[in-house]
Amino acid sequence: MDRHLENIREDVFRRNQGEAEFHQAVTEVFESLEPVVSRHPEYAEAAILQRMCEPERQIIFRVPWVDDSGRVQINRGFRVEFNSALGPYKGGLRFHPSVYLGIVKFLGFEQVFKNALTGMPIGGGKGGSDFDPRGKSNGEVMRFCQSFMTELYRHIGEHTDVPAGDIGVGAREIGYLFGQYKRITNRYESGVLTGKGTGWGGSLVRPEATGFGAVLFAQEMLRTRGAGLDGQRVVVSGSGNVAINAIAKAQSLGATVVAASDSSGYVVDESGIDVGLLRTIKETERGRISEYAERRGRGVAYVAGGNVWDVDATVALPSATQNELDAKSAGRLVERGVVAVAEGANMPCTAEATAIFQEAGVLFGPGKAANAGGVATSALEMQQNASRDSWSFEHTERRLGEIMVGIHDTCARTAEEYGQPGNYVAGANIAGFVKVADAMLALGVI
Ligand SMILES: NC(=O)C1=CN([C@@H]2O[C@H](COP(=O)(O)OP(=O)(O)OC[C@H]3O[C@@H](n4cnc5c(N)ncnc54)[C@H](O)[C@@H]3O)[C@@H](O)[C@H]2O)C=CC1
Ligand SMILES: O=C(O)CCC(=O)C(=O)O
Repeated sequence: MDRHLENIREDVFRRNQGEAEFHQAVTEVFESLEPVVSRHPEYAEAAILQRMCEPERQIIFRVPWVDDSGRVQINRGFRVEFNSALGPYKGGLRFHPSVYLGIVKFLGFEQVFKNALTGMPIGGGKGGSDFDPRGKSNGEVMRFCQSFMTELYRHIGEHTDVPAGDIGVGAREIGYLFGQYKRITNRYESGVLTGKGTGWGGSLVRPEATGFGAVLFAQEMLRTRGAGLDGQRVVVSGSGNVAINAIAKAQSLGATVVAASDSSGYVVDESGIDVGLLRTIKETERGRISEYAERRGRGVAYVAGGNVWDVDATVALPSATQNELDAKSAGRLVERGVVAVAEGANMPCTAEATAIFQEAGVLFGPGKAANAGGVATSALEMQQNASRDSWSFEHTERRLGEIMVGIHDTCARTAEEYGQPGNYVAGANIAGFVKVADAMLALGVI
């Protein structure tokens, strides 16, 4: 990293102390940018990078709610509106006990570049709360969502900021959030949230889109080496929205997905994960992955507390959470012959793990490119809401496919143009950066 970039980075660290994940995300982007800033002095003159690292607005608020035993509970809510040069802030809400400002900012920062790569007119933002939905009743989740929206509603809108789901936020939570927004504002403003139920303004394919998209991205990377998903042995981490739909798509393309996990352990099913059973346990019953092994029966192992990356794979799809795949796991996967890694989650590989994959010549698709299918389909949902239309599954899935191929090609072409063929990390960071930077230049110092 050259001195100019290093100085800006140091300043970002100083101004945002204790936010390790945000520092990590900024460092990863800056490491790609040297060739761009030396080719384009106008970006430095307009302080584009400094402005990109400073969110346009950060909102932190109290979320009081009453639990089933009548006790008052307090959580903290966040919405970081990072960059609106390309369109309204867009990005999910995460409900998980680990959520704090540093996590929301890393996610919001990544989202800016990701959304730019989709080619859709959306800026970047992210939000959430340290609320833990695990073990909560339906009524508690509803009351929490209503309280969260009672503050958030004044900051969002279809032309301002459009939240969606992320960890711990799915169609149920989006329903409660939308209901409260509608009630408070007296407006049926469909485009204010995405990930809605398909019966009331949601888009077909949005639930599947992130997982499907990550697999399509992996397929495009494999295609550059004359291969495909067919016959690959795949390991997926997580067993939530992204993981389940990645498993379904990979198997429909001829791969065998042999393992999946949750935060308590992992299962190995050599004959291929039964997606229907996994969906029932995780989505309908909100159960644990250990139940999958119990119900699937003989030949399926459950490893409590284990590391899913101990399972051999030719294709790895980390789809759970940030920094879940470290250098040791990466080294092991390389040793055992992994050929492609596509990040379904946001920043699931540590910086060291990413470097190990890249040095070993493994095809590596970073999250901001590989998991962009979810937010891209959210933008398709906004299009349908704006035109009061609803598209067929086939049409929407075809659009998702075109967008993923487009993102792949943009990353590959940009990496080549900047002298790093095959480096999708550099390609994604540079292409996303240039798109946002040019819009910021055009809009003046704001
Ligand atoms: N839902 C979406 O459309 C998008 C999600 N993402 C990212 O994908 C990742 C997963 O999100 P979702 O599937 O939506 O969330 P989810 O809440 O549906 O599922 C999360 C899953 O990860 C598991 N998990 C959490 N921590 C874990 C750990 N330490 N080890 C193993 N498993 C763990 C949970 O048990 C759960 O199965 C996150 O990084 C999220 O930011 C990225 C783009 C879009
Ligand atoms: O669909 C969206 O707006 C949010 C998706 C998201 O949070 C992500 O891409 O990480």
